[in-house]
Formats: sequence, C-alpha cells, structure tokens
Amino acid sequence: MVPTPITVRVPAKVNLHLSVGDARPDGYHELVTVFQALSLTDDVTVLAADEPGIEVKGEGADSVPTGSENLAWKAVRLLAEHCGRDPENPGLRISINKGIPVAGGMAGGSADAAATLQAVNHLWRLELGRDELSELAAKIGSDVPFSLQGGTALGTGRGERLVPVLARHTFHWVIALDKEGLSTPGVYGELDRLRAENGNGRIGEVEPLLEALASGDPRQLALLLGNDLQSAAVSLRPGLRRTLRAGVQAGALAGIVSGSGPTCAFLCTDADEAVRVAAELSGAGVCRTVRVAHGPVPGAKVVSEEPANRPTPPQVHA
Ligand SMILES: C[C@@](CO)(OP(=O)(O)O)[C@H](O)COP(=O)(O)OP(=O)(O)OC[C@H]1O[C@@H](n2ccc(N)nc2=O)[C@H](O)[C@@H]1O
Ligand SMILES: Nc1ncnc2c1ncn2[C@@H]1O[C@H](COP(=O)(O)OP(=O)(O)O)[C@@H](O)[C@H]1O
Repeated sequence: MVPTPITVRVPAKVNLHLSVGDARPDGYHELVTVFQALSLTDDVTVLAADEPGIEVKGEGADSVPTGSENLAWKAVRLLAEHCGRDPENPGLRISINKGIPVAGGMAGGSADAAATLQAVNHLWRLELGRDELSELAAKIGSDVPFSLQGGTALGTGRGERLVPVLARHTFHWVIALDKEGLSTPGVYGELDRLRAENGNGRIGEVEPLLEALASGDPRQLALLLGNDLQSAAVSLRPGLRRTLRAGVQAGALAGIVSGSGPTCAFLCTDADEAVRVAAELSGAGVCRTVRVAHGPVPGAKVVSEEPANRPTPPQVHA
C-alpha cells in the first residue's frame, strides 16, 4: 500500500536577542540568541514517488533552488543515510508551499529542512525521537534545530544548542518584507569587517530580556530587543534605516532587523494595534509587503496526512 502524503507546517523565526561573538576557527560565530517562532509558516508535503523531486510555490518561490541545494533535499539525504536507505534514490517527492520570505533572515530554508525531517520520520515510520532529530537538524544548519522545536528558546554555540525559555502571553508583530534577500554569510562577513574597522560594539547581556519575556509585558520587551547583525544588514542595505524608522513612526513599540535581514520585525502592544501599524506602514512605501504575525507558536508539526488546506495569511500590500 502506498503511504498517505504527510504535510508538516513549520514557523518562521525572529531573533529577539542576537549577540554575536568572534569568528571561530570553523568559520562560525559563537552566539547567544533568543529565538521566537512566529505565525508566518511554510507547509511541506512529502509523498512516496518513483520520480523524486521538489516543487516550490508561494512567497518568493522563483528564487528557491529545486535541486540538491534545497535544504529540504539535504534533510532527505541525511535521513536516508541515517536509516540505511539509498540517499540517491529515496523515492520521495517534496512539495513546499512558502509563506516565509526567502533569504529574509526568518530561517525559511531551515524551516523546510526541519519540516522535511519531521514528515519523512512520519512517512517512513522511523520513530526517531526529538533528540535524534535535533542532532540531524544541526548537521543541516545552525537554525534547523530551532525550527523543529519552536516556541521561544535560548540558543548558544552557533545557535544549535537550545534551552526553552518561558514566554508568558502572546506577542504581536508586524513584519516588513524587503524586495530582495540578503546572504547570511555576507552579513556575518560585513559584521567582521565593520568590527575590524570600528571595534566591537555589542548588545548587552541576555538576562533582562529573559525577565521581560517571563513578565509578558511587550513594553518591557521592546526596550530590550537587540541584534548585533543589524548594523551589518543596514550597512549592506541602507534603506532598512528608513523602514525601521517608519515602523516606529507608525506606532510600533520597537523595530529590529530579523536575524541577518533584510526583513524587519516590529513589536506592537496588541493584535489590533499590529493591524493598525501594518496598514500605516504599508502606506509608507518603505517595503514590498507587510504582514502581521504572533508568537510564540509551536515548531514543525504534522498538520494532516493529506496536503493541507492552507489558511490565507493576513497581509497588506505596500
Ligand atoms: C543569522 C541567523 C540568526 O538566527 O539566521 P538567519 O538570519 O540566516 O535566518 C543564523 O545564525 C544563521 O543560521 P543558518 O542560516 O542556519 O546558518 P548556517 O547554514 O549554519 O551557516 C551559514 C553561514 O552563516 C555563517 N554563520 C552561521 C551561524 C553562525 N553561528 N555563525 C556564522 O558565521 C557562516 O558563514 C556559515 O557558513
Ligand atoms: N527550502 C528553501 N527555502 C528557501 N531558501 C532555500 C531553501 N533551500 C535552500 N535555500 C537557499 O537558502 C538561501 C537562504 O534562504 P532562507 O533560509 O530563506 O533565508 P535566511 O538564511 O536569511 O533565513 C536562499 O537564498 C536559497 O538559495
């Protein structure tokens, strides 16, 4: 009997705190980061098929590779090797429906890899546990373990070592998508360059932000958002300065570049305020599209054993 296709829904992330240390001998930077999973999601469906392949639709699909460079495909190969199947011929098709901006600093590729690990684990009835999946995830990319886990988490090492963090209440965000992506290694490289030129300006310790998350007060949290990669992203994409200013002028409590950018995330007092800020920001003409989102939400999760009926994400076109 042919197994039923499995669909996994997986969230985007924003880094509420991203403190970047020096480059390590392996080329990665040591991080202290707090991830939060947001309600912008991708759906990944895997099904058994004689003809393997990947199809991608949705947000930014044209710029996503459909060959072996796709992180979802890397996940399949790794899982096949791990369980003694032929990685060159896994007998699977993958269909990705993107709602997470591509190359936007929201871990969209990592999300698809995490979803694929979860879906294939289910489809092949491998019954790999959380820890084993997380170890495989870290081999694909630093952000992939968090995409599996979701919620809010403290990440150390290169971002792959996770501890869940208590976040009381839901936080409401406005997400501003830029026209074109930024390369993650390019942004880390720009930070190294800026630091070599100007010295090491770094954001503060993470503890006050953890306390703000536990209190659930968005006003307190807004004062503590910080991202060491922001200056590098702004240096490569100076227009982001205008976007960040426009979000705050529209009434957000604070704005931040998400990870390596160029997506900007604006924290708002509540859900109604986020819709109002999104409408005003979209009228300001500083970004391609504006979305509202909330977090924390769960990590990669099976939503159906049929291709999912995807809810239309709330969005406002600039
Ligand atoms: C910046 C962050 C913040 O969460 O996310 P994005 O903005 O890309 O979503 C992450 O550190 C991105 O993680 P991820 O996208 O998984 O990166 P990886 O595939 O592991 O690494 C890609 C490249 O990024 C750089 N890199 C990544 C992680 C890290 N701790 N130090 C680094 O210097 C290295 O140049 C590495 O070769
Ligand atoms: N499934 C995927 N979805 C999106 N991008 C992918 C995927 N697989 C590989 N990529 C590549 O990864 C790059 C980074 O994309 P993404 O993970 O969305 O951004 P970021 O690293 O900024 O969070 C893209 O430019 C694309 O070439």
